[in-house]
Amino acid sequence: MPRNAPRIEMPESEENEFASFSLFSPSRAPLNSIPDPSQLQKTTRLSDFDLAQKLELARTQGPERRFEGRAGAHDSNPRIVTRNARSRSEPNSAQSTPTRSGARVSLGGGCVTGARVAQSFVGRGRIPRGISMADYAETAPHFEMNEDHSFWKEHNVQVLIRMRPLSTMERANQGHGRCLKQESPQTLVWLGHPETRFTFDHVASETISQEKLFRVAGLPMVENCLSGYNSCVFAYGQTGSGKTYTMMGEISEAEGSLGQDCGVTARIFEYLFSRIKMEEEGRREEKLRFSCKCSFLEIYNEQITDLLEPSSTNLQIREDLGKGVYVENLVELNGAANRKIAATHMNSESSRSHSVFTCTIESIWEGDSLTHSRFARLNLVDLAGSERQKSSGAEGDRLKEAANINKSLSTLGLVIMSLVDLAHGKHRHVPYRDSRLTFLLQDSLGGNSKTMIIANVSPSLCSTNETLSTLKFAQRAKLIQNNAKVNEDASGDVTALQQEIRKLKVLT
Ligand SMILES: Nc1ncnc2c1ncn2[C@@H]1O[C@H](COP(=O)(O)OP(=O)(O)OP(=O)(O)O)[C@@H](O)[C@H]1O
Repeated sequence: MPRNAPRIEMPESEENEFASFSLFSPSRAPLNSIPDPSQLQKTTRLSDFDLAQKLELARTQGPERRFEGRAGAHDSNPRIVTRNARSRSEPNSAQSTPTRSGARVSLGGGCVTGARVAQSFVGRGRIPRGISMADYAETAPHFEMNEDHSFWKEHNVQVLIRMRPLSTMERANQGHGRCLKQESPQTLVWLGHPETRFTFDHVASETISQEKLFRVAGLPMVENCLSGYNSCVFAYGQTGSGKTYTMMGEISEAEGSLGQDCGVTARIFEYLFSRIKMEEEGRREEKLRFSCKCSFLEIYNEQITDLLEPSSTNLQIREDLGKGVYVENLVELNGAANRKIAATHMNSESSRSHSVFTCTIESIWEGDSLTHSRFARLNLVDLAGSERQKSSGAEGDRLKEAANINKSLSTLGLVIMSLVDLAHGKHRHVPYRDSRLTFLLQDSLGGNSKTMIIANVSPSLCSTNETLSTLKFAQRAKLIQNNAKVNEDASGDVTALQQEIRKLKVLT
């Protein structure tokens, strides 16, 4: 919570019956429980927003690779468009550690080709026993998500799972075989061995539109910030699972509306400015005024680069009694300086770096012969790929890169576990300072801050193990919202993470 933010009484979270950390429910879901795809609902438009200020978003800058067609159009045949010839490593493959030299992982390519697919996986032990390519060969079903904004009244942490569609290449290589099956708006079955059912509050099917995702996961964050709560949205998941698509998407604007593939960030700002205008007009008598400042940085190898001023590298994090934690010399732009932000994002090494888009929202108004002020910070974080970065065989920069990614994600895991502890009145020392990412975000994690974790998963058979890891991470995060008891397993997990960090420190 920011030091000068208003204190708002939060209702006590209810004790949830989910008291076990055990992730596995071995029961096998009946395959005939897949709903009829004709349940598909049309997506809604943002027409109810009185848009005050349109974002100046770069029309020409799109993601270098994208599906043609939209997430909501599950029956369209997505094509991958390559905008430049930068070489890319194979998608979803934990076999190769991507290098910094432009080798972002492409979703498009299957991890192996044609008939060799099953053989190659088995040879590498990558398809767990029990997965059959024919098991889930249907077109993925669509489930609508509830827009229930009241959930923040009870929980400060929310977890949402988003499954991306299979790419054309993946379909070509592995048919419609998937490692995941969605059964309802809340449940997913991991089709490995043993089959495991996961339940979350929100599971976004692969057909969910960007707009719907914003309405469920982004819009409430804006409302939180306007109420003075610091808020964080994290996109977590393995390389190629859709984190950048979720956070940034394809930034475009046509006929005054954001393009359908625009991600959460642009939609958040469009909504934020419309709300600000509404508030300022509605409270004219109080002379309410807002000011927003945006910054955008990348953390790569524990070094901070200003994405708005890329020549500004190796920036330092400072702490100040008034300002809290901040990055020294970071460019802050007023209002919707989004063109630059959208354009520069494309330079970021998103698969191996964390990018943090921050907007500080301050408001001042008069009442009872006093001047009131409110402050909140909104952080939108696109994390580095969460797959275990290989350190074996790596040397020099590559080894350092792998160690830093593992460390920061592990620290984030520890932060999440500490939030579980806090929910039980216990205090766990969290090594915030071990990682620049958590150091920077510490004001926005815990306390009364609101955290939305979007765990992106791929249904591709190439990603079976990584998908399971992401679901486990999300399950752990969900413990917080459930206010569940931390049991032996959970503590054990943390110890394992700490050991990992230590090992990596020795390696580096
Ligand atoms: N829900 C979705 N609908 C349509 N296309 C998607 C979806 N999710 C991801 N994609 C496409 O999949 C590809 C990989 O996604 P993206 O780059 O967002 O992954 P990522 O998790 O950010 O990967 P990295 O960690 O390497 O940055 C992109 O071409 C993106 O447009």
